Amino acid sequence: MTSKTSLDKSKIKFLLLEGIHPSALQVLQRAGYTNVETVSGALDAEALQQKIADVHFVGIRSRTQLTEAIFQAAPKLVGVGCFCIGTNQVDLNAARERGVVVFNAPYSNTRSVAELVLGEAILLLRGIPAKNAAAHRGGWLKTADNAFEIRGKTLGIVGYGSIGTQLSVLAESLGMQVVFHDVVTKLPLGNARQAASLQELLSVSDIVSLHVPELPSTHGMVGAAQIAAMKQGSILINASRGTVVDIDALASALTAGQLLGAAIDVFPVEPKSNKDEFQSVLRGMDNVILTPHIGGSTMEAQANIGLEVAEKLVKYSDNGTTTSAVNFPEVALPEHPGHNRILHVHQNRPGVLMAINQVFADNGINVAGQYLRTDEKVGYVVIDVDTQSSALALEKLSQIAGTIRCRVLF
Ligand SMILES: NC(=O)C1=CN([C@@H]2O[C@H](COP(=O)(O)OP(=O)(O)OC[C@H]3O[C@@H](n4cnc5c(N)ncnc54)[C@H](O)[C@@H]3O)[C@@H](O)[C@H]2O)C=CC1
Ligand SMILES: O=C(O)C(=O)COP(=O)(O)O
Repeated sequence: MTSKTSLDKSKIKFLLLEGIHPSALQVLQRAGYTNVETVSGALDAEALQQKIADVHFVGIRSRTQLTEAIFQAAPKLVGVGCFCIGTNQVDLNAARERGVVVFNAPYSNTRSVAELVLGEAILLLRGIPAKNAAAHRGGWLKTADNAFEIRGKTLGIVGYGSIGTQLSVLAESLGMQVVFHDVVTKLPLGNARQAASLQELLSVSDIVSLHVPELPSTHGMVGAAQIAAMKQGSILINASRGTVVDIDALASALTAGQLLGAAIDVFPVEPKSNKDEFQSVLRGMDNVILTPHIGGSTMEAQANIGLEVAEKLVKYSDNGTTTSAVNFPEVALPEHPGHNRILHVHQNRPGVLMAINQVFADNGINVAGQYLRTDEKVGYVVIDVDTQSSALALEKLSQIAGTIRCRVLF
């Protein structure tokens, strides 16, 4: 049986960008998806618009911008896999309005970020970046001045989510005291405590580490005033998003000696590829660790992310399951042996569900199973029907006003 929207697995096209770990390819191939193109870097908007025209699933990391214009150029796209945590690079609403489901990997690289931050904190407290840079130039900075142990120091964690909490536990194991600030009241792990405000956290912390998502509310969250509120001789670490910190204000505070050092992994503007020049006012400051957005870039994290996200894409493609989607109603679906499965994505407005059910009543189509979830914008209905009825049902359901996308799985 065929329809205009159903495809043989080998015809479903996956495009994996940004050097996604081969574990993803293995998962896809094992599940029968052999039409997979991999690209080692990110594509600019023009190249992506061309390439995505016949793609059903695209896999990206933090560099690829999936804008409204890209979604417009991708009429066949049904799913996006962000092989990372952040989804700020994707216009999630533009995706949802087109019935494109977006998944990410919320946990797989969290440990990698937490370990990096802790390592950087130790190195900065000892002034290692500057001592190392001097030694490379033939210098010899043997001194205990401004060199400190990490035990007993206070770590201020801004954003007590998956990464912040892991960091909290690791930091306490080294004898640190942990305070955190979050917009949500959170259960403190171990002996950590939630600060009354960001201001309070800044005023008591020897090290401040940022772990908030990129949101309008976190944009410029740490500017001149917040840095001025930090303790004299303290350290700032940012491995969240480059928009969170005012880099010029940070550079001024470092030059003025108010901060002992900083470690910055993410920047307001990052090079598009490893071949482009990295530009920052922080370049040349020996007490600053500059890393090229590699907080989550470990072999372990990348291999796990490849598995995690590819499995979500396979599940969605195979049976319509949207569990843990970041922009879409979540439905966990059983297998559908002996039946064809229709996926109907529609604008969430009164009357659509009634019209859907009317199609089955009017055409004498027996419904073997029906699942529904909605959010404020879209509704997602999954209907299992007899194999011989699915073509007619697909045709009729596609005509219902408010339908965004309708397709059938075999
Ligand atoms: N440098 C790198 O390679 C990586 C960077 N990241 C970045 O780290 C961010 C955090 O990751 P997770 O901990 O997994 O996220 P998460 O979503 O588990 O935790 C974020 C926490 O920040 C809190 N938050 C949100 N807005 C806030 C505000 N205005 N003030 C205070 N707290 C606020 C949330 O309530 C939540 O508890 C990601 O969104 C991503 O941008 C993640 C992985 C790797
Ligand atoms: O997971 C995230 O949000 C990250 O920032 C990691 O991004 P990446 O996959 O290394 O481009």
